[in-house]
Amino acid sequence: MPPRPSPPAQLFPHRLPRPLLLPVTALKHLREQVFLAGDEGWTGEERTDIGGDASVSPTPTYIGCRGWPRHRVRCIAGDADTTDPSSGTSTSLRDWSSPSSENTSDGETEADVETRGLAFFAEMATQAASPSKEGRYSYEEYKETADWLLANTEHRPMVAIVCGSGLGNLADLLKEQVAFKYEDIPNFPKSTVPGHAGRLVFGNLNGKPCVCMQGRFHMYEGYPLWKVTFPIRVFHLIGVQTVIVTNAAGGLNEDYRVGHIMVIKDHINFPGFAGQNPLMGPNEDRFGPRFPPMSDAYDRDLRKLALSASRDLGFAAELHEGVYCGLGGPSFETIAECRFLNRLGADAVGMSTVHEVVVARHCGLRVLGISLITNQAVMDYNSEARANHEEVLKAGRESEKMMEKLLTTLLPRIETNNNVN
Ligand SMILES: O=P(O)(O)O[C@H]1O[C@H](CO)[C@@H](O)[C@H]1O
Ligand SMILES: Nc1nc2[nH]cnc2c(=O)[nH]1
Repeated sequence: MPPRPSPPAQLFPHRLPRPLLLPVTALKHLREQVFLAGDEGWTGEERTDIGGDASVSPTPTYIGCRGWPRHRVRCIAGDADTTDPSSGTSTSLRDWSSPSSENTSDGETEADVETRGLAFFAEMATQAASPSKEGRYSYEEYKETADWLLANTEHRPMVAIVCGSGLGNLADLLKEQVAFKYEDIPNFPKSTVPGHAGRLVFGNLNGKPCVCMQGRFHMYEGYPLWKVTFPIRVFHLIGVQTVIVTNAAGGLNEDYRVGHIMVIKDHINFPGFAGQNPLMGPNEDRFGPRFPPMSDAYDRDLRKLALSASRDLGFAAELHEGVYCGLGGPSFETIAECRFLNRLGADAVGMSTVHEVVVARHCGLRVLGISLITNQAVMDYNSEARANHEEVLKAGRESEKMMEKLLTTLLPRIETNNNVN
């Protein structure tokens, strides 16, 4: 086993108080080049299936794997592993990884590989320098983003609207717009899903100061839930009181048709059953309590308001109140799963919303959830129907006007946090 030189020390100028988690996006540069060391030392095993989170230690010097589950990669402190020659000086990723990485793909030169490798390490070092603890955002980071937004716009939104798949144009309803790309906002994750533009739009909707997330984050994008829900706490810090979460969902209830609207009465947080809750980890008391109740997740007054606004608009026939089931995605459900969820009491199914709602309730925001039924869940083994994202986006566009009317009618009726018309 040839010794591996360490990446250059100057790329890791910061020392961390303790290990932290890195998002898998930090590893994307190395997808084909990462070679992992096992407990026995460097194995030269090539890994292309890296997903989930990686963690970086206080003094990361190389990537290794110590019997972690297949989807995890760990950066180990140089002095934590005897096989690491931590005094090495080479900066070449090829040298640094393993002899079998000599064959670079796609005509990449050694310099290209090295550049990508160094970009990866630089990204790691940047993240290592952040004040985040254990891979979560620190309170200061939420605050930094909130302060940045408040400094860059004079808007002071009372209501935040999260636009679901195919519903991004709802943001166009806002007047006197000030918009920011997610990539320009400190600490904000990036949108990766078609139909989720990745812009935060401030403005007034029918006189009500609002902020719209034109694109949300999902678990299936590889984001940990504390990242998926980052904007919600930022909304809280900039003074938002009410969050309207919209989504595209598959209809499980046999009465639901494409284009129908479901005001969310309650949810089933399926990933939560398996320990995937955005509030896992140390509680930040400045946001909310360790054990927040969820029996009042969807505000009763706001639901009434949405139902009465829909009736006033003549949408009663297309309107339901029901239970949303949030799954991890990205695969759509099997027939057996749809039947199972339906029997469990779910009326619609999607891959979002529940995490945002848990975090919003934790910090005391009031929540209104609105699902647009974009497809009917396949429940029949004789059906030829296949759920797909294009159909979801199309249904969103087709029902855009209806959703716009509903929000335009609804918004002015929401008064303050404790006072609904
Ligand atoms: O929940 P939103 O973001 O509206 O999108 C829904 O539509 C996408 C699948 O087509 C998934 O992302 C699902 O969650
Ligand atoms: N999980 C899931 N998400 C969706 N988003 C839109 N339609 C669906 C669906 O049928 N299932």
